[in-house]
Amino acid sequence: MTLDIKICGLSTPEAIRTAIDAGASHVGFIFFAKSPRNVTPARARELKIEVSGAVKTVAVVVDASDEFLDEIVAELAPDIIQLHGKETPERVRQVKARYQRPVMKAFSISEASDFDQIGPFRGVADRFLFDAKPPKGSELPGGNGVSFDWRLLAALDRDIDYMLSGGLNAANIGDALRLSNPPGIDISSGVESAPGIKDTALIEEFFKAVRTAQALAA
Ligand SMILES: O=C(O)c1ccccc1N[C@@H]1O[C@H](COP(=O)(O)O)[C@@H](O)[C@H]1O
Repeated sequence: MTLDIKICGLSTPEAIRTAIDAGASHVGFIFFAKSPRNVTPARARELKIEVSGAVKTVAVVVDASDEFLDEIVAELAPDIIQLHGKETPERVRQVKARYQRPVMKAFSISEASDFDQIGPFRGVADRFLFDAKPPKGSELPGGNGVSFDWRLLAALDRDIDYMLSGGLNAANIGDALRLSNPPGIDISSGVESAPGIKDTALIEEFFKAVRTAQALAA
């Protein structure tokens, strides 16, 4: 099985090129004003010029209005829309119908019972993203650099398609892959030198760690 690798919160051409050259399957843009990774729809359109080949673009939004999504879709034309707020199954249905694109719905996980949330979204969302619960006081629902216990994923039905995210980095990705064997992984702050500042050396180091872990598992 091919591992999908999404580098999220990209905001410079250099970081996008590095991520793609290193083997990213997905690149994510954050449209959330409180995030240090926030980009405008117009900026995302400029950055998309760097995206080549089969690499998919992902628009990450948090409880976004139709008006804002209209603008994002008009400018970026993302391949996937990631809903990272408190969107309901009905809202996921609306977004899919209005934009005719796959939706990845994010959930915060800290214990096994948190996976109960996904029930009403099965057959509605195209893919899930499992992230850690934000630390108390954080203004961000994601991008906090914190992990959850990856062993919890072992209990998931095998037909559930998801990306694992939350606090991944070059030092822990080997353990994360070994313990959960996810279909996809998603990383943001783990390849940054400061909040919102992607570090090309850390991106390359992350991919190297992924390839090392994959070789060990083969
Ligand atoms: O990264 C952000 O700032 C962000 C803001 C709002 C919603 C989601 C956001 N990021 C998502 O969270 C995951 C995990 O981030 P990290 O690796 O723990 O830093 C990230 O990959 C984004 O999909």
